[in-house]
Amino acid sequence: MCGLRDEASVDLAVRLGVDAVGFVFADSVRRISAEEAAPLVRRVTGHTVAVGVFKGSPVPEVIEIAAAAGLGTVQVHDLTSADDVTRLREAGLGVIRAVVAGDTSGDFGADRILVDGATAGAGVPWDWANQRRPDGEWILAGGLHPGNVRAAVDATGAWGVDVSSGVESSRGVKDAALIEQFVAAVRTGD
Ligand SMILES: O=C(O)c1ccccc1NCC(=O)[C@H](O)[C@H](O)COP(=O)(O)O
Repeated sequence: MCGLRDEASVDLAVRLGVDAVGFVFADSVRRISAEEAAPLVRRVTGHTVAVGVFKGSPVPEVIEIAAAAGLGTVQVHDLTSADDVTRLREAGLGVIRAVVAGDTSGDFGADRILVDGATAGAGVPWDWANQRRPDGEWILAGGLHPGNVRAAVDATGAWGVDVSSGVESSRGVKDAALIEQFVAAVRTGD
């Protein structure tokens, strides 16, 4: 679950046992600073992992912000090489490589690959059923919401899902009821 910026949403996601919550450090309506993220990251406990989300930051800046916010995992939308992944790993970070649907360049050795729509965080789905998808365990993102997530998983066989816009009442504002509905929809049929 991506783009969290308030305590109540973080606490709810943790209580519901979502696998990961994302804090956006890229240019976005959801952007927060490392200083704002740090106390939220400290609320992430148990099974849930806190993830820093980056686009447009050079690798040293990703490492610096992750350290300042207390993050152990990063999701990066513009990694250009396996060498970038190695540098992040050497800094002790778990790495999710985010790619746009149709990109066949692979995971660059990252821990996971996330396949997103053309514009991250825009709430626009891609052609899940017909577009080429990665092998192995991958994460589906882009335009998911409580009403389509189960069908999307069934159509693609995705290992995991990520959502931002689909659990918001208005752009950048998370909605508790939608978060609960999304998690329930994902778990239906598990
Ligand atoms: O959420 C953003 O605004 C964002 C901006 C720049 C880079 C990444 C961003 N979000 C990354 C995510 O993982 C989103 O959850 C993913 O793109 C899906 O978003 P949505 O289609 O809104 O569910």
